[in-house]
Amino acid sequence: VQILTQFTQLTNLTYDYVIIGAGNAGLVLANRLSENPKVSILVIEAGVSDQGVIAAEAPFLGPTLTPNTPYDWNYTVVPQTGMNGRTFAYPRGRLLGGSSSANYLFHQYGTNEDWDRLSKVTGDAGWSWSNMKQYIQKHEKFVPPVDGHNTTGQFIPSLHGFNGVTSVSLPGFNQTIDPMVLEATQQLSDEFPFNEDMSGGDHSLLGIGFLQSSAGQGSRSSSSTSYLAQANSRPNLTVLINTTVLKLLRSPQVASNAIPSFRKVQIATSGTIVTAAKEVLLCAGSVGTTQILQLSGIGNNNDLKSLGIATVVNNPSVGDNLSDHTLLPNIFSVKDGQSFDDFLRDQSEVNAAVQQWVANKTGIFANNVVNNFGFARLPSNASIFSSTSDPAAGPGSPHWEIILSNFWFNPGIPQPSTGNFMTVVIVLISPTSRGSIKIASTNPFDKPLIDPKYLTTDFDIFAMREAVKAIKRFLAAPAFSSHVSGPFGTSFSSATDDDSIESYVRGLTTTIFHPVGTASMSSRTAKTGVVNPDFTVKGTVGLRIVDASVFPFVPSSHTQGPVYLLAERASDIIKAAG
Ligand SMILES: Cc1cc2nc3c(=O)[nH]c(=O)nc-3n(C[C@H](O)[C@H](O)[C@H](O)COP(=O)(O)OP(=O)(O)OC[C@H]3O[C@@H](n4cnc5c(N)ncnc54)[C@H](O)[C@@H]3O)c2cc1C
Repeated sequence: VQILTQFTQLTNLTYDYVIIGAGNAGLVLANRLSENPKVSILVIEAGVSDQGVIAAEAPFLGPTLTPNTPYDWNYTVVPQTGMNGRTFAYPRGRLLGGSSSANYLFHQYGTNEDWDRLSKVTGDAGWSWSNMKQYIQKHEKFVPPVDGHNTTGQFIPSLHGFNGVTSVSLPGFNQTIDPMVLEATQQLSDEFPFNEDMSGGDHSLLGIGFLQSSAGQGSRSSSSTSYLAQANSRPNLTVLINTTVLKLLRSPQVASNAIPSFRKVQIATSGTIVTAAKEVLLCAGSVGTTQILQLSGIGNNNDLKSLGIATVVNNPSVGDNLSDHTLLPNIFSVKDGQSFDDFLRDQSEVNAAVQQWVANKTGIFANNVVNNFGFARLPSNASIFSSTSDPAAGPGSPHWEIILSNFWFNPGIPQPSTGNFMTVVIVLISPTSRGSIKIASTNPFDKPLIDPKYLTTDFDIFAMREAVKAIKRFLAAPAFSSHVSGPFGTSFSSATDDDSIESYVRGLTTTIFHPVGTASMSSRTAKTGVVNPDFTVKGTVGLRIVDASVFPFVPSSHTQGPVYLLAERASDIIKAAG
């Protein structure tokens, strides 16, 4: 692989495939397509290199990469009507590996019902879990935890791949709360059973167990450190970083009624045009892909017209159907000093931990910020189901998630100067709110208008409220009694009935960064949707979209695992098309 840092280093302007975005999905395609030495590939990435960025390598430091850093696109959402008109950060990775280099390393595959639903919606049996699960073997390299502890009973080996590309591992350095959490799963086993393997697929995600992270030997395993690194010796792969794609250009038409071909890519800032002899593969993520489509005249005719953009393909589904998981960190004060809070306030201890990580990739920073998490469903007799049909992917798929952390873990909000905490994050896993992403102007460097319309349905607010009640029940388990003293902060402490919990939820919920759906996949004959089941963009030739934006429903887990499987199948489909 050749890594070029500016466009003037390009010696060639035509490649078989031009991949836009060296992110989670883009680098899977780069690796798989370059397996054929006869095929030439250019990947264009707006962001910087991930080399030497310690926060992108040491798992515990992942959350410091966003928001408001050079490694983040630094988007914000428009004021959210379901959240008291608040606006807040909407991070997206902007470096080699994309969001797989900037995320929090949680690694699962969604449920088998997620994939079977995708298969049903698209009419393509290839999306069913029975077909998709083969890609775990190609993708995953399950490795021992960094502290080498005995992991018997913490995962089920038969569900995993051991010879794939991306390292996945269990927590290495124990946290104080782990034994309490496990004891609580025994004390409250009806509502919060222990789950022996938290990867999903055919094994239920319901219950609480040990987190699996995209890390090995104490370092993050991103699409860059895994898929790109593995392709290191291939001369047919070129990656151009620090270069923003402005838009796609329609190729000159032979016949006036021909289907528009989008094999030309215009890059900043010279206006240089790169051509794909075979195909352009758009992998710029839910925000970037939507923006590039709209700037290229592929989108809602009315919206494009109002900005003075000539519509080439009128498709109102572009930018529509935005779906995401919401996050609410519930902070509990703890009695003893065993949380990480004092450690994190002590700069000399932090420096020593960084030194330890740099020297031998061990210690607190070699571990993720979380060891235990789980998923749950609302009770089947919950009152909301008299007015809303169950939005989960199926009867075995979760409605919400619980994440347990041994310190103040509140993305974007710094810890207070005093106090020791345990954070219990809840996440809405089966949201029914749908929003949109729209470009604000014809300037590719202007940020788009991102409106997820969070918490704008009865179901979403109901599920968040019930999840707050549920985690209070979990924390009331005897296992926590000597550690936890109670809710921290007035709005959480006073959230005691439906109304006060609702205002607490609307006042503090943000995102867990899983946007999908703005270039949804649908069946070839569907009236809505942006891509066909083989990723080709409806109404175009020479163009496919392969990234999180094509999921019509957000998977019932964190999204990088599903994106990896999606991109592995895309690689097979693209190779087969030749
Ligand atoms: C802060 C954060 C934490 C997360 N935590 C987790 C987690 O713990 N577990 C999990 O499973 N998921 C997590 N996610 C979500 C997960 O990482 C994403 O869903 C997934 O990586 C998206 O993959 P993608 O290929 O669609 O996009 P990305 O990986 O974001 O790739 C898109 C790439 O395209 C580039 N690009 C965009 N526009 C342009 C342009 N115009 N020109 C050139 N390049 C462009 C971007 O810079 C980026 O490199 C997190 C995400 C974030 C942001």
